[in-house]
Amino acid sequence: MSEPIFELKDVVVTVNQGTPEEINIMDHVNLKIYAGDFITVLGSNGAGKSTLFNIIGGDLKVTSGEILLHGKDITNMSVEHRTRFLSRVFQDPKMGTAPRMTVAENLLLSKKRGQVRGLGARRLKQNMAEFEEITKTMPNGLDQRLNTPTGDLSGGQRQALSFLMATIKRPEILLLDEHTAALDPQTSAELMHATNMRINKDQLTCLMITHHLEDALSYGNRLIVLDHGKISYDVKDGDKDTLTKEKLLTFFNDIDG
Ligand SMILES: Nc1ncnc2c1ncn2[C@@H]1O[C@H](COP(=O)(O)OP(=O)(O)OP(=O)(O)O)[C@@H](O)[C@H]1O
Repeated sequence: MSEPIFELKDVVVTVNQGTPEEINIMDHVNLKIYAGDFITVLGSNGAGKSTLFNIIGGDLKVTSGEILLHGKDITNMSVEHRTRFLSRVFQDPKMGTAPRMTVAENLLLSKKRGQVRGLGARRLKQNMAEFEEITKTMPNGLDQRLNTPTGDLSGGQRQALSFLMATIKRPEILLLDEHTAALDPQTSAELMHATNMRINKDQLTCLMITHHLEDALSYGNRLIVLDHGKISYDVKDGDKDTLTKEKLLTFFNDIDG
């Protein structure tokens, strides 16, 4: 079997150390992520889903254990350095975009991330055809809003833009943190469909937190369930294909169906 591109090795995060409230909010977690994995992440409120993403993204320091990228220890790598290989889309439509800049300018900023030069009008024009093409793959008429400041977009358009910004430079790992949860059911379903198309087409490696059992079952090749800071289930490929909602519900008790 090929080597994982990213790995958590016996990772522990302890909070309130030395007090009666001391607890491991990540409790000896081992996780190997392989290129092309699309992992849906389920768990009750407080199970540790955001904690897992904060550890992968570097926002949360681990108390013990190791984090490896292509076998190399990156446990102490900063958030900023991790953005070179990792992108994250949040639930809140206000996060991640610069509100006074237009859709096209935000896309250019993401495309040129890390470069100081080349954000002028000429560069914008040069990239417009690509931006038209990729926004057409998104729902909610985002392709009609390329010159609109992002502060004037609907929540659905803004989430679609955040998704494009996160994927325009093809991250090695994409973290989707309930990115459709704040949207109405139809808009959410449309963005989820577009998300899946893009992940499959570009063969992205992705982890997606969701509270929707149907989405967790329909999308991806792998499903993990978190419980009290541990991975309680890790179901892959053929086993995931045959997993039913009824069976999944037996994995935990208090999640919304
Ligand atoms: N910095 C922190 N200090 C203390 N406790 C924390 C900290 N961060 C998270 N926790 C606790 O760790 C547990 C896991 O929280 P986390 O946010 O990862 O859960 P979650 O699965 O994302 O939940 P939700 O579905 O509600 O978003 C919770 O009990 C939370 O209160």
